[in-house]
Amino acid sequence: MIDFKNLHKKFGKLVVLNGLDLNIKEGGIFAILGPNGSGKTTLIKCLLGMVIPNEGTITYKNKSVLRKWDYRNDLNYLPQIANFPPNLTVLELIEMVKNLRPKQSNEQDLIKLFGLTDSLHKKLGNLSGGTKQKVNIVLTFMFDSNLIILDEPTNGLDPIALIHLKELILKEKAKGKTILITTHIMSFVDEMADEIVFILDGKIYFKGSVDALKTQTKNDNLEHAIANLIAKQYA
Ligand SMILES: Nc1ncnc2c1ncn2[C@@H]1O[C@H](COP(=O)(O)OP(=O)(O)OP(=O)(O)O)[C@@H](O)[C@H]1O
Repeated sequence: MIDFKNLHKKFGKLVVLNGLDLNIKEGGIFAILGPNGSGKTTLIKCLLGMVIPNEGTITYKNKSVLRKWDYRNDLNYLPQIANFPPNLTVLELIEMVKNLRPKQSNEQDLIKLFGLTDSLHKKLGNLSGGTKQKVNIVLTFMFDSNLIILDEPTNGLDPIALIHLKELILKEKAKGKTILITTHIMSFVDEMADEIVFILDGKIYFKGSVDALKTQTKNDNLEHAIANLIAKQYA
């Protein structure tokens, strides 16, 4: 479904992606992991067309995405840091996004699910971090798309919201959607991911199931299995 080939991205002298190859098949939950600054967000932004790679190709459903925009109608994206206009209310933002996207939206159930009814008329600049993240989630899931990209979706969420988020993701997976998630929360990965994609030194260092990683590293604890993977590389 998504194919990255020989992807290179530098920011000045900093090499972030260095000939990265990755194929993501349709359907399931893929956790994009790697140390801070390893290029997870950069990879996602290349797929979104928000960062242009120096070299390499990216195809989505067998069509190149580079400098094309149509494919974006088929995806929902939750950014790591949502820079919402502080003077708009939650409702005004939802209405604005609905006006911008020519797609059927289903925000009412999500607003209820995340307990946002009482916050609809509050200005975004006055919301707590966790409440902003709930708004971010509503904006992401209110459209029906085949590809869902979540950059650190659990940021600031309380346990109840986290349970709702997990249920939401699993519901989308059950519909056959493809879900890419970056996170540093290993318990979340252990519980949710069908496959781990681990980025190190600008390349894919490991791709496989959570169980395969645990077997390969001979470690049943995912946090330790990942640490073991990195330690081996730098040994
Ligand atoms: N627009 C940019 N200009 C310059 N450097 C950038 C830019 N975007 C990212 N970088 C750098 O590229 C590297 C990779 O950043 P990226 O955000 O992709 O990492 P990440 O794996 O998502 O990190 P984290 O786990 O901390 O979120 C970092 O060193 C970052 O500072």
